Amino acid sequence: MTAQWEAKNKNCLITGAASGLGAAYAEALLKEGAKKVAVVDIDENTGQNFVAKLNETYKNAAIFVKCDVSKESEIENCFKTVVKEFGRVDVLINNAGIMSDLETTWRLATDINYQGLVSFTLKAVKHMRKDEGGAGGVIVNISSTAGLSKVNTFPIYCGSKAAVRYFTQSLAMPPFFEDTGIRVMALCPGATATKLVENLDKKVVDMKNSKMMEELFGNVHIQSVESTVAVMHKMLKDGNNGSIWLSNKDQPPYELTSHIDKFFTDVEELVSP
Ligand SMILES: NC(=O)C1=CN([C@@H]2O[C@H](COP(=O)(O)OP(=O)(O)OC[C@H]3O[C@@H](n4cnc5c(N)ncnc54)[C@H](O)[C@@H]3O)[C@@H](O)[C@H]2O)C=CC1
Ligand SMILES: CCCCCC(=O)/C=C/[C@H]1C=CC(=O)[C@@H]1CCCCCCC(=O)O
Repeated sequence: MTAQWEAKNKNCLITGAASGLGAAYAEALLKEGAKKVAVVDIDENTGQNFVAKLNETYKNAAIFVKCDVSKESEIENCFKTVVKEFGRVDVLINNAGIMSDLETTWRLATDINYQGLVSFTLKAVKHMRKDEGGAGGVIVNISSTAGLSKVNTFPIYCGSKAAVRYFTQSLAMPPFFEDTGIRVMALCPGATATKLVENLDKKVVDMKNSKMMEELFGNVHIQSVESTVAVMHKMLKDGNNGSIWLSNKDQPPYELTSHIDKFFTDVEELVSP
């Protein structure tokens, strides 16, 4: 069903793609033959420079669209712009995300990590769905190992990433793929070497206790960006609708779907009406 998927000739939209993991997904897709990539980000300067660099190698294949994914009106304009420029969007990677569990920023962080992702997903589903004249497609939502674990110092980030995973699996339930021809999947990276993992002590709830901070962040394996790009490549190529993938500690792609489905089966027995 999905074995033939390839990046060649695909039009892609990636949020938070001016830098970090999003930029690496953009470059990898172009390298694999994607036709167009829309680099969507709040950071115009970095985004424009990155797109100029991409276009030196991949002639006019990249465009930059400024968008704050916490703002509905900007998402609407952005999606319309990309559809107008490309004609069709085949791949959406909902990657924009921040970790900021502070009293003053948690609401914004939740808007970026979850609400913005939901909004882009709904627009892409409407655009891509085969039963309403679309061409089908792939949507990858970026969760985290934080969406699979309990961490008391960044509970809001964990909650937003778990919400991404639940949203993705719920949306994907049959007959979603049969109706739409869209695969919607989630990727859960562990700590990866980007700006996001810098100064983590300033992004979490209460790290006054330096011993606790040392215990939490002291011996963490920070994996390479390339390891996560490899998992993205694998799931785009072979991942089934509704599948959940782990990219952790520089290990090869690992599919988590059966583990999570087991949890669902156990709990659903208790909660079913
Ligand atoms: N680096 C890590 O250890 C992990 C990262 N992730 C997730 O991967 C995704 C990418 O993270 P990184 O590349 O590591 O982060 P990063 O901080 O290096 O890059 C994030 C990008 O998102 C953009 N961005 C921030 N707020 C935005 C907004 N309101 N609207 C549009 N763009 C915005 C930034 O300008 C930046 O280009 C995030 O969703 C993050 O939660 C998940 C697990 C681990
Ligand atoms: C227990 C906290 C370890 C913190 C590790 C770190 O450096 C931060 C990584 C996070 C930054 C963005 C993410 O999405 C990463 C998720 C870390 C989740 C940690 C889950 C730990 C566990 O397996 O219990």
